[in-house]
Amino acid sequence: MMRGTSLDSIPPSSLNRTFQDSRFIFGFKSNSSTLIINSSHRPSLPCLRAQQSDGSATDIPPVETKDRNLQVEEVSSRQGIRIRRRPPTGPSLHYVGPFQFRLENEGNTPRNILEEIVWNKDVEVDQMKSKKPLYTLRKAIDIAPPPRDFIGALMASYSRTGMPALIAEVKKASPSRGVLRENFDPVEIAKAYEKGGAACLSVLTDAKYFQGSFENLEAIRNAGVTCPLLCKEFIVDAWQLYYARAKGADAVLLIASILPDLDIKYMTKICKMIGLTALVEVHDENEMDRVLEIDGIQLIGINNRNLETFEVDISNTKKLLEGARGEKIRQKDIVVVGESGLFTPADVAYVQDAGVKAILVGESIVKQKDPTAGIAELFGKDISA
Ligand SMILES: O=C(O)c1ccccc1NCC(=O)[C@H](O)[C@H](O)COP(=O)(O)O
Repeated sequence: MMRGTSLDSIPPSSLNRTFQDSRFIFGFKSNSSTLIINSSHRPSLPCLRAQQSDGSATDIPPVETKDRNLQVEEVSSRQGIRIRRRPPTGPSLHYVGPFQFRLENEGNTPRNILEEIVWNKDVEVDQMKSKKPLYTLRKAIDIAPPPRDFIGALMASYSRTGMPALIAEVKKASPSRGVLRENFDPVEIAKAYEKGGAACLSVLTDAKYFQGSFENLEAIRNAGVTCPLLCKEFIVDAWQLYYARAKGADAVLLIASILPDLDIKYMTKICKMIGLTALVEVHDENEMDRVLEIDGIQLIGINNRNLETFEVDISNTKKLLEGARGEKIRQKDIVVVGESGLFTPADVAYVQDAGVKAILVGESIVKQKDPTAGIAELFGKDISA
């Protein structure tokens, strides 16, 4: 094993997935060496090569996929992460009858909707990666529209209105609520949000569960909307960060319940490198504590929705900002976003009192016939001027 690097210091997302694309080479720095995860020697198993600070390199014997998966699960469970990653053996991608499926996949099916989304995303991303390898994305990033200051836009709005800045969500449907808006024109909705005083926009890009798309993100960016754009995705692989930036995103969502600490750390660094803002989302105390231990995080979202059960409770924002946690957040000058389940001026005032400087809102405004008026209704006043 190489000096200064253990499997614990390899981002689990790399261990698990970056090998799938034979042209991928990722570098990850540990204290005394640079770990280059290089799958170009594949076909069968990845080769890990540790490059020492003196320039020499050592090969690490490949780890069997099954063992590697166990190691990833072990790291995750030590951090209290309940969402498991897709096992290499299943579930089957084509339809098999329910009985046969259960028979063959005992213990091998997703336990809740978030796990199901993540397992599907693993497959989807692997397929996308083979069509658009990282080196093509690096070139696309060079010619993509330049990133805009997401946190700057939030803070400017907060100072201007004295109310939480709005990240307005362009969302057609969701697993918990079904279709929210039949007549869905993403560009029209984005423009209506901007007119109503939104500071930033969140654009769902997942097709299977939210009926979103990267085409929507690109179309909004190309339509001249000036609000910075959050790519609302289920990021499971660093490749997606490059893809989001290439498609014009200014920010991405990193969900702590599906990403181990090292992935969050590693992805946050990549975001900085390519000009993306990372909105790191937490739902409970354990996730908040984990994220507060990671250096360099500037923006945290508290989701009031439990993504495993769909339960929504806005007092979750207050709970996670109380006491020592709130103090630490203020000391670190982290901007907090209250997410989900906000419908009325009283809801907005409640999370503002709890300490948020921004809110992320979908359902209550996207369902309105006129989303511009929906924003004024949500805040109890016109926040556009
Ligand atoms: O909303 C869902 O059903 C959902 C299910 C699984 C994963 C994520 C999900 N939603 C993401 C969000 O939390 C919301 O889109 C966002 O915070 C806005 O919430 P809302 O204002 O309640 O629409």
